[in-house]
Amino acid sequence: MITISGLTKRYGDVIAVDDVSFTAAPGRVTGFLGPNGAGKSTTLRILTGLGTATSGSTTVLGTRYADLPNPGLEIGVLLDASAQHGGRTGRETLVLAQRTMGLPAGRVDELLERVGLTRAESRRRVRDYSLGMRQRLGLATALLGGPRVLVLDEPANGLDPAGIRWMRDLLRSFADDGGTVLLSSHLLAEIEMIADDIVVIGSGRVVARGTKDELLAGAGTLVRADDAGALTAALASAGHEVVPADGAVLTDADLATAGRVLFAAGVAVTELRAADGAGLEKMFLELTAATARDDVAPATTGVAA
Ligand SMILES: Nc1ncnc2c1ncn2[C@@H]1O[C@H](COP(=O)(O)OP(=O)(O)OP(=O)(O)O)[C@@H](O)[C@H]1O
Repeated sequence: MITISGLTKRYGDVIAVDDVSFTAAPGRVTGFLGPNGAGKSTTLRILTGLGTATSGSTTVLGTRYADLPNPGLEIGVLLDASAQHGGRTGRETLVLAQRTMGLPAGRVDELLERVGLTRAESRRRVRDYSLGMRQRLGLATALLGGPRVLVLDEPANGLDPAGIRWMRDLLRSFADDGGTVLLSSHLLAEIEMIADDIVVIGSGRVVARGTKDELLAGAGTLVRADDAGALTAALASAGHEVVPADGAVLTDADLATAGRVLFAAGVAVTELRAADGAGLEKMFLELTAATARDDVAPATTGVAA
């Protein structure tokens, strides 16, 4: 279990993280989704003891990271795969981590196999690794201590589609064994593929959170009418979010609500259907772009994990 409570981080006048609260539950893969600069890395760095909060708190398995006696045994962390020492081989990297954690020898080969690095690859220097290989090595290091919690910042970066599928399967089995996974990404498609629960952050604030199914279902409704102005006005005045989409509009109202609102407003509708995955993508982009402009209030949909 990971808990983030009222977390705020300021850098001078910049509020990188603004009163962020959510939990990542055991047995679930929680995706932390937001555009560049949204505050994901800052949150994960504070969670893993690499930064300090201005206010609020974070815990791993109920304990502050700084108070964990041997953190690598509780929480596996991969924040920046390219930060690994280039002069060491992959194997040396793992052996060093194993010694630092005081683990018995023998786990290294097991982990290399688990992340799909061959013996020959493990003997090459990390500076000669592709980004995808570095991600695999970083994941091996994170898993070495047998932690029950994994925190990964953009772990799919550099992985090809087969690599992303491989990682999804690895994280799935980790969570199915009761582990907690929190991973960040700025790509909705990636999060959609891997996560059970999703927390969306924009401009330092949580703008949506819930299970993936809820958020997909909550992707809303696509509506088209000859009088697009009347359509938009009717939905907006009923308190619904309205986003233009190729001549139609996407709204966060569900199908029945949108139909009722538009019927009551006397708007002749020419198309009314549940928004598909592309709609969610569009809504994510609009939502985060709008948040970046600071002209919308943060909204919470779905349930807290
Ligand atoms: N050390 C720092 N000093 C000043 N501002 C910072 C610092 N670190 C981060 N920021 C700012 O805080 C905000 C959040 O940055 P953060 O790296 O957490 O975002 P992110 O969601 O991880 O983005 P990305 O997807 O690009 O990694 C940004 O506006 C960033 O410029």
